[in-house]
Amino acid sequence: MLEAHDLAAGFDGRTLFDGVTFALESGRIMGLCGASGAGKTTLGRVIAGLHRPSAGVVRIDGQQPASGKAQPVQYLHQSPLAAMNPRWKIRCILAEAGQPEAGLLTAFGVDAEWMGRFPHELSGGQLQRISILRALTANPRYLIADEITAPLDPVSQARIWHLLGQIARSKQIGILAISHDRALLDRICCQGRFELGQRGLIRHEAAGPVGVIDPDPAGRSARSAGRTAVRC
Ligand SMILES: Nc1ncnc2c1ncn2[C@@H]1O[C@H](COP(=O)(O)OP(=O)(O)OP(=O)(O)O)[C@@H](O)[C@H]1O
Repeated sequence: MLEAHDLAAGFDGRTLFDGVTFALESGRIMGLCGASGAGKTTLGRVIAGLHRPSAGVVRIDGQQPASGKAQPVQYLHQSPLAAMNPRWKIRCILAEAGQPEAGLLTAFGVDAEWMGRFPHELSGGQLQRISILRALTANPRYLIADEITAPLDPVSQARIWHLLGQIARSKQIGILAISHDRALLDRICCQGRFELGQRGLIRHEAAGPVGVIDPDPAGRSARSAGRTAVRC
């Protein structure tokens, strides 16, 4: 179980959000939406240990992830090109995380010929599949998928989310899916979705197909109106 407790973060003395509390179970997909600039990416980066929160804590199975060890939460960037060394060929980029499972290479439709190409020589969808493959090769417990299919056509989008749903279940990986697209989140998120509002409050919305919302998983009252946690 990944638990975020009372997280707050911002930049240059400005708080983007506070009191962010939620729980994400292994093998489930939970959605995060919100207006542009609300802090969704920042929250995703906090959870992945890439940005220090100004308050609150992230725990996995009750423990704070140790720095310097293999990160149990992998962050997937909207633009995979921005997260890859443009001078490295795909072979080297994948090798950074280890040897990808043959089954995953097949499932993601990775062509052996791509290995000798540079990142800019793949399409957006192909490159996102490489990015996901690299993240999965690091054996994460959780993935933060930040608008990962936003620039893709509906077929590529459906293909990636279908695969991620299968992988989440088979490998028991929890996924936080960040998107502006509420319809997409409703289709893919078995653990419901929540919204990061402009004033930093979280409010729960309709759960996904199999989600059940518990407004207070920690067994205590939300600290203020409109601040609500979501859990399956
Ligand atoms: N490194 C940084 N330094 C200063 N401000 C930053 C930094 N990173 C992000 N911000 C600001 O924080 C705010 C929230 O950014 P963030 O990317 O988290 O929002 P978002 O909800 O993901 O937005 P979008 O939906 O447009 O991607 C924005 O106003 C952004 O300009």
